[in-house]
Amino acid sequence: MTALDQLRSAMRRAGVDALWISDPANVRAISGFSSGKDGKVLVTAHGATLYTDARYTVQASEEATVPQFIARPPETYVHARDAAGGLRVGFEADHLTVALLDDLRDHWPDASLVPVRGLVHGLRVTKTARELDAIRAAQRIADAAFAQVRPTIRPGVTELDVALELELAMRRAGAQSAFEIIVASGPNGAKPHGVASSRVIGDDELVTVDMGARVDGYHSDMTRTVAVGEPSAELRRLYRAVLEAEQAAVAAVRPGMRAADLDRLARDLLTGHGLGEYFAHSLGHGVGLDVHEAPGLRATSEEVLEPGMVITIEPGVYVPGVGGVRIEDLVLVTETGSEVLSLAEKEQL
Ligand SMILES: CSCC[C@H](N)C(=O)N1CCC[C@H]1C(=O)N[C@@H](C)C(=O)O
Repeated sequence: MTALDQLRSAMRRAGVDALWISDPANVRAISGFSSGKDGKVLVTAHGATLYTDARYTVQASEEATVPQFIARPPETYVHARDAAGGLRVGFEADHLTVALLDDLRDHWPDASLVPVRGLVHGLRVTKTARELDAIRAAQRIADAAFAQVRPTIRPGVTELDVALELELAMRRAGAQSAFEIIVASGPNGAKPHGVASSRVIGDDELVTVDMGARVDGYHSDMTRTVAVGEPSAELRRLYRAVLEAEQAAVAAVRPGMRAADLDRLARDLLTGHGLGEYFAHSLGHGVGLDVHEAPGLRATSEEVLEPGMVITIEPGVYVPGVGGVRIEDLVLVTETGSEVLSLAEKEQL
């Protein structure tokens, strides 16, 4: 069954006759068009059209697997009215802005617009062989960049120096950076999303590096915390506790496992070390066309792991004024358990 066939089944279950796709990663997933932020797709029971503008005429004709209509709004909406008129048309409630919904209402007065969630995301949650190849390639590039740059992480260099070298290494290898690289040294380690700053890395510190590559639109995501000099006994205690939680959660990954239980396992271990209150985010998330996608590995998640999902396992502790530790692996859920895709070395402290 093609992705479009699967989507149409999901549309029927959701009670809509057509779907207006505006989330860039979903546009790409359904049409193949790689500049999803400048595209929309209308899917009906018998057709699908990619809408984009004249900057992309050639690119869209090369990439898209569905017919294209090249125009800008409002011409786009006028064209789509022929297919959408009189139908129950789903729109992506977690993406379409209120202003753009108003535009659709104005141009399709006889369509009934229905908010839907997760229809395309549901198709993206397990990866095809082709998608896995791209994610593996992205992770290989990130692993190699980390191995190349790790020796340069030492006192006197700035966080930005490290981030720049990592980005350069990934670009040279043919990938892009998956997101703004996090290099958080010393007390900055207490900021889970602390992007690289001009702070100079000092002696006896921990440095958290969270990085990923993007290949053919697919992301990787990995974190290593490294020691510079001889970090204090307390910092090493934090490190060992996070490593224990990370390794235990990775070892527990298998199909049928509830995402919420995996989060609980890591959280309970950290709580046992008196560090539960410092674990300030979820255990992990799915990775694919978006860095953060389903399944969410958090306490409130209803999701259950399935073969073909690619997830992160990334416990961390963040102690204000002291610093922090995060260790993250990229993990494929297999038929029998899991395969760790991120192979960059971890410190033993
Ligand atoms: C800017 S993309 C960040 C990538 C990173 N590996 C990551 O996913 N992080 C860093 C710390 C927490 C975690 C995150 O953002 N988790 C989200 C899903 C959450 O809401 O917990």
